[in-house]
Amino acid sequence: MTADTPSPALPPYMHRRGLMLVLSSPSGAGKTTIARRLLEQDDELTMSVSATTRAKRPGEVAGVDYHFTSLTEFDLMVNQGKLLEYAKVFDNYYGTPREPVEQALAGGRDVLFDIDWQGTQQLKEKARDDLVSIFILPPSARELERRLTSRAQDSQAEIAKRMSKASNEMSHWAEYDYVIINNDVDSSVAKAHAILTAERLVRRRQVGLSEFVKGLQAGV
Ligand SMILES: Nc1ncnc2c1ncn2[C@@H]1O[C@H](COP(=O)(O)OP(=O)(O)OP(=O)(O)O)[C@@H](O)[C@H]1O
Ligand SMILES: Nc1nc2c(ncn2[C@@H]2O[C@H](COP(=O)(O)O)[C@@H](O)[C@H]2O)c(=O)[nH]1
Repeated sequence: MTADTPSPALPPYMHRRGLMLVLSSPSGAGKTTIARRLLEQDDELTMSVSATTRAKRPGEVAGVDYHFTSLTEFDLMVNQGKLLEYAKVFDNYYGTPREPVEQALAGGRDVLFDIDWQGTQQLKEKARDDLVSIFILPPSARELERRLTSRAQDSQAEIAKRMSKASNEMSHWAEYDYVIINNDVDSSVAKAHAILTAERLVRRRQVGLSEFVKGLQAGV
């Protein structure tokens, strides 16, 4: 085949099983920043938009950053089984709506989650084979506090609360498949994307490989 001959398309029975890519970290380490950049770079990745009872921050958009709900609405979602996982984090409830995730995965798309360790444990129990988890660490405690402060979206009391919970959150780092120390954003995004690329190539995620190889063997 010459350089300008197009490669033959793969057979239609070959497709990829979607995966669930989870980012967790202490608040302020950089999950949202990394998630946004990954979504910009990768068309096959869809963000799971969580429901939360927390108040909207300045600049946040309902339905994009979160589905902002009352406690009553959140309880209803829980009771109707509409959440794949949920947890209380910093005195508010957060949860993952089930339907959009199931639809995306069924369509062969990958889903990105920005959730805490409690949610990750619940997803792991339900779908271990489809889950890839990354824990993001800040380069130092001082830098974590600086990031929370410079984000300028939470009160001093809220920042103090998040700093006081950071140690407990970080104690779960070893439950994750991968760890990235988020010093430089570009480098962290590149690392997260490399993980995603490699995990997509895991054998069990490539449906139809056996038939494909049989076809190759028959043709040689
Ligand atoms: N590598 C980095 N270097 C410097 N600043 C960063 C880096 N990564 C993120 N930031 C900044 O740190 C602040 C917190 O980041 P971000 O909101 O992404 O954290 P988060 O982990 O999603 O927090 P939360 O759990 O509270 O949602 C933001 O102002 C962001 O721009
Ligand atoms: N278990 C879940 N945790 C979630 C979900 N959505 C967000 N989060 C986590 O909450 C904290 C605080 O978020 P913030 O936006 O108020 O700063 C952070 O650790 C998120 O990862 C969810 O659906 N389930």
